[in-house]
Amino acid sequence: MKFAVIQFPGSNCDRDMYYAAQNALGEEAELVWYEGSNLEGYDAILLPGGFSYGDYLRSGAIASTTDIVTQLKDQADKGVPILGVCNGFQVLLESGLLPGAMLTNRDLKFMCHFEQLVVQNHQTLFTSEYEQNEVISVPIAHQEGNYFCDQSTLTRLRENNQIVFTYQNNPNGSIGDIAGIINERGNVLGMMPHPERAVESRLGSDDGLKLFQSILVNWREHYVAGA
Ligand SMILES: NC(=O)CC[C@H](N)C(=O)O
Repeated sequence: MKFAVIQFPGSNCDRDMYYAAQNALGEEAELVWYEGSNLEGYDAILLPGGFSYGDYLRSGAIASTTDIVTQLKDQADKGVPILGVCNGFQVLLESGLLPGAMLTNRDLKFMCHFEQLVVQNHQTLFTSEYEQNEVISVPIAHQEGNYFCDQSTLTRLRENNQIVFTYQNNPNGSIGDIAGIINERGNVLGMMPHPERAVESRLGSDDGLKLFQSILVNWREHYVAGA
């Protein structure tokens, strides 16, 4: 399996994401600079955390206007698995690949600590290795992590089972305690917590590894089996 890890100016979790795929999961990963690159031929695409374009305008806003995100939309339409973590999630929201928006944290402070998450939907290609309602420990590190959407969108997210992770103790004011959502097709996941920073117990938790393992298991089932 070959992962693309997209790098924007200001990304700072690209190496963590690369390590998670290449070293912790043991699959092939490539760092893909946002300019002059082609996203064809990758089996999954990872949008890492960080401060793309310095978070100017809004976190993820400027990155969402780049050509690589136009290509990302094409790959999403083809059903390629796409994971956006923290700044990556913000890019997915700003690009319209996921519904809703990020507001500044309720307490107006950057927060960086482990949070307990509840796996609300273990029937996705990103969460099939987890148990339903499993509680996992994954770090957060953000200023604009307060997920917001209007009531009709929230209703739709709930009805479609698109809420994948919630916070057990909501740290930032996110509506519905939402920590991660998936698109209706089920191939684009955005989440504020950092699973790539929890792939080995020496990091404080290895609960994030099962997310990458889920992507691999589903790729093997749906792509290799169908070859
Ligand atoms: N760790 C991150 O990706 C941070 C995202 C964004 N810069 C924020 O502070 O909200």
